[in-house]
Amino acid sequence: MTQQENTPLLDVRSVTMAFGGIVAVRDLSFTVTKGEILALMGPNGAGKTTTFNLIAGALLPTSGQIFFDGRDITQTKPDARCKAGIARTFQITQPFDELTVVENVMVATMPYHSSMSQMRKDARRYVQMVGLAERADVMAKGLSTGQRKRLELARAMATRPKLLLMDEVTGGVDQKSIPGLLDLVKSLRDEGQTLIIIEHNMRVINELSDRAIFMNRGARMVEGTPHEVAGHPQVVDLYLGEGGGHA
Ligand SMILES: Nc1ncnc2c1ncn2[C@@H]1O[C@H](COP(=O)(O)OP(=O)(O)OP(=O)(O)O)[C@@H](O)[C@H]1O
Repeated sequence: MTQQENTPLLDVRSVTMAFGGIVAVRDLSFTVTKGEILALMGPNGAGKTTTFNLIAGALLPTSGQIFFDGRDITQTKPDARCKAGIARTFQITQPFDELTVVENVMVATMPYHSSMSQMRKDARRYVQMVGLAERADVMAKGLSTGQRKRLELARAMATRPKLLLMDEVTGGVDQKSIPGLLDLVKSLRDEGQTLIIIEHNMRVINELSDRAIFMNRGARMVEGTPHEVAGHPQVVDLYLGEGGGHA
């Protein structure tokens, strides 16, 4: 392997994020290599969303460093991180409700094209990819939760990210839409997309991820294959303690 192949795409080094007295992320270190799918797991308040905010640049860490593609991005602004190749989806989707599905995706394709027609053509390709072709010209506010999740994925993908952060892609989605969303993420994986997913659903984690990190109280508690993590006594204890509802 060359030096470049050895370099992780993302390298989070001893990152801590404190909000006053609350330490949301505590001395967290992990790496993600190109093409890998990492799942972040953990009970409510474990620090998963804060970790996404730190990677995407919505928050600057109290201490520690974050490297992306070999560059120190610890102090880099969110839009520059997006340009560098980091995109994210949110647990609660945030499309522009008064724009159509295609127009929402066009916003993300803007940096790549000089004409509206090119933007529209490119956006339609992503809309089709996520299975929303029939809803392409509908206002975003008319979409179901599952369709909004698909739109959000299309918008994130259209920025052509090197790293895609996906917050609970199946969360709040009706049961019958879940297989389609999983297939979509699997097709991204098959194309070599590097992903970090926040997920509670163990079935989804097993099907999608190569590796999982279980966080608790801001720190990494267990790391391993999804199978190893799910079977770890501390993880079993915590989930059973929560009523086992997420497993
Ligand atoms: N802006 C903030 N100000 C103060 N405290 C915060 C802030 N953001 C997060 N926290 C706290 O940090 C801790 C970690 O929260 P975080 O949202 O990262 O957890 P999570 O693992 O994503 O939880 P969930 O599964 O419920 O989304 C929680 O105690 C939360 O209340």
